[in-house]
Amino acid sequence: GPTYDRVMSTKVVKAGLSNQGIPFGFINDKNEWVGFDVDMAAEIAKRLGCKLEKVVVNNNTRISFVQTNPPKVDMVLSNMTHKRVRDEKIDFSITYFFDGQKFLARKGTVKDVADLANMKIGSMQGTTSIVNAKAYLQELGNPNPQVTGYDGEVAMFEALNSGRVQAISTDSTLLLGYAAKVPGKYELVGDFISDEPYGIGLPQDDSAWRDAINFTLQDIWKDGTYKKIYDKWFGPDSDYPFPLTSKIEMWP
Ligand SMILES: NC(=O)CC[C@H](N)C(=O)O
Repeated sequence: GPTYDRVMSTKVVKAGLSNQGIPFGFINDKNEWVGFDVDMAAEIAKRLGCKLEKVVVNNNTRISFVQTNPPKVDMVLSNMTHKRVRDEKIDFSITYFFDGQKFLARKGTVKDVADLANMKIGSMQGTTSIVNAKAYLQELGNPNPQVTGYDGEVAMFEALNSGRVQAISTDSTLLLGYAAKVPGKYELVGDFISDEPYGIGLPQDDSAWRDAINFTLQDIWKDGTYKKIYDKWFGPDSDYPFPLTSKIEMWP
């Protein structure tokens, strides 16, 4: 298809990446754009023999940037869950990361998960978190839960920090990434409320391109590179105190 042909002839691959998803794509203290998704994108580009061009996407643009004709980016790695509704608009690679959603609150403020039902909750527009959090709080017994959808991770975390909401919900890794900025202040509450398998977003109907990405992901997995990148961001020596949330054994 056209994306495969263009990437292979120009030797440039454009990747849509988040700049506020800690630790997937974010700006670190040294003002560098880093993260698990950034490393994965760089590794894929290298193996395709291409130069990587990084483009910022947010939760509201990450799908449209691969949907336009021609696409603004050739692949999107932005902690994006592979959902059927999204797959109607774009294609996805095989799953390259597994997470699930939880709630994050100030330490000691949620004694019982049921307390969440009547709290002000923050989530994000353009993500699965807004839908999942509402559904979960309804299950807990509040037919009209107060869930606000913020513009992105920074705005959502700021709402929690300033006390405008009492808890926030999204993928557990993102919650822990932000919580790590203020050690000891916040904690995850309750169990996973959803499954969030991440896929790389790709332009629709370009099977040569999708195959190239899928086989490259398998190669990255098979030779141990995936484990190295994974450990750098999520392992015991990383800057983030992650419990193993990702089902790293997902591929044989
Ligand atoms: N920032 C996010 O999008 C996290 C939520 C979830 N992974 C999603 O794709 O919607």
